[in-house]
Amino acid sequence: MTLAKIIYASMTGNTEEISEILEDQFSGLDIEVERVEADDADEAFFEDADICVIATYTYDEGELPFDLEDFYDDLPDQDLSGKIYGVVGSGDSDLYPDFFCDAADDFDHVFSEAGATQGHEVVKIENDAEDEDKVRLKEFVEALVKAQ
Ligand SMILES: Cc1cc2nc3c(=O)[nH]c(=O)nc-3n(C[C@H](O)[C@H](O)[C@H](O)COP(=O)(O)O)c2cc1C
Repeated sequence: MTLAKIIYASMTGNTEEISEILEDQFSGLDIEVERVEADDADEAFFEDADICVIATYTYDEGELPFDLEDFYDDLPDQDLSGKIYGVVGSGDSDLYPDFFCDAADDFDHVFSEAGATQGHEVVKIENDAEDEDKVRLKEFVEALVKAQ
């Protein structure tokens, strides 16, 4: 059975909610799914996953969340070949137009360095997910499942 694993970082709850939506959508497609907060993910977390997902906000003008920094640093040294990955970002393009969802783009780059295959382009969400974002997230999840 396909296993999707999701790591999320969230300070004020937007990205946590996005990760819950993703979890529900994978489950709705009968995909086994495991979702953990960044602090609970060790560097081997994705080892047994078929689909790897990071959901992250961006902080401090383009910076990664503090609790994802170690995972990010370790990711290029991992061998994720044969796995499908996708990244979802939450950010604020009004306040941070030059750094919108930069942390999500950063993860997109290191996933490919680890040899994983992108199942869908990065999905960027303005703060919390609205109904139209849920549609985009559904397309994202379906593409990741199909890409296997
Ligand atoms: C101090 C601060 C810095 C931020 N910097 C950025 C940024 O550089 N780029 C961006 O897209 N969003 C930035 N944001 C917006 C957050 O990423 C956005 O509100 C996000 O939804 C927060 O996610 P969370 O609720 O999961 O913590 C910043 C927010 C704060 C409070």
